[in-house]
Amino acid sequence: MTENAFPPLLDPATAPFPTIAAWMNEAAEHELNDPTAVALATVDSRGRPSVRMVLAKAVGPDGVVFFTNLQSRKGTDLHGNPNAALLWHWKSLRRQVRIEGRAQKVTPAEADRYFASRHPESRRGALASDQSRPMPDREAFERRVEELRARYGDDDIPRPGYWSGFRIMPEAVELWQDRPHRLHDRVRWEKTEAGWNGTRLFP
Ligand SMILES: Cc1cc2nc3c(=O)[nH]c(=O)nc-3n(C[C@H](O)[C@H](O)[C@H](O)COP(=O)(O)O)c2cc1C
Ligand SMILES: Cc1ncc(COP(=O)(O)O)c(C=O)c1O
Repeated sequence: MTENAFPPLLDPATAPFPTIAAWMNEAAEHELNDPTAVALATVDSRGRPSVRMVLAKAVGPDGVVFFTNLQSRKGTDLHGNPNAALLWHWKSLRRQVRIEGRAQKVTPAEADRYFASRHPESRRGALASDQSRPMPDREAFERRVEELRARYGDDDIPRPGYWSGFRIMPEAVELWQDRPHRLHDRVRWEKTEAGWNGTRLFP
């Protein structure tokens, strides 16, 4: 029971991101689907929380990046209140990572670059979907995708201005590793001017 699951606790310059990167690599090998999938919690202008999954496209001390429709609930929440919380849970590894921080929109150039890397049908879908607003029927949505297929070649589907990304800038991070009989390892780091300050927490 003495093994330290978090050796980088001792390095305030980089902790806890090397461990997160290693866990992400293990998740990529072990998880059945979408190892980067993360629950994103936001709050609206009345302080009401909501949570949904997104795919993290980058994870590091410089931020956690995901892409979405800015007019969706998460988009309007983050526009009004940039505070966000993220949670990964890898069941196959019995690990949890929590990150809290503030959201910034990615630059148009970054959104363009990522948009261009997506499958053409996913790009058409982003144009066709009024994400999170009522859809009269599935056929209307599919008709829009069909029209876009006729209108644009695969290489010139434009990124709509309402589709972009956010970068959550980490201010607090917690790693949780399962240990037998709920005697888990938990460490929470807070970002300070001197670096990442880690504290062990009771499980
Ligand atoms: C595994 C998984 C990954 C998802 N990734 C994204 C994503 O990266 N971006 C996105 O806009 N929606 C993604 N979704 C859909 C969202 O969970 C959600 O249904 C949608 O974005 C609308 O959320 P909102 O109304 O809270 O904004 C994903 C769903 C799942 C289950
Ligand atoms: C609506 C929506 N947008 C974006 C994504 C992110 O996936 P990708 O950009 O890899 O297609 C997802 C993934 O499920 C999604 O459902």
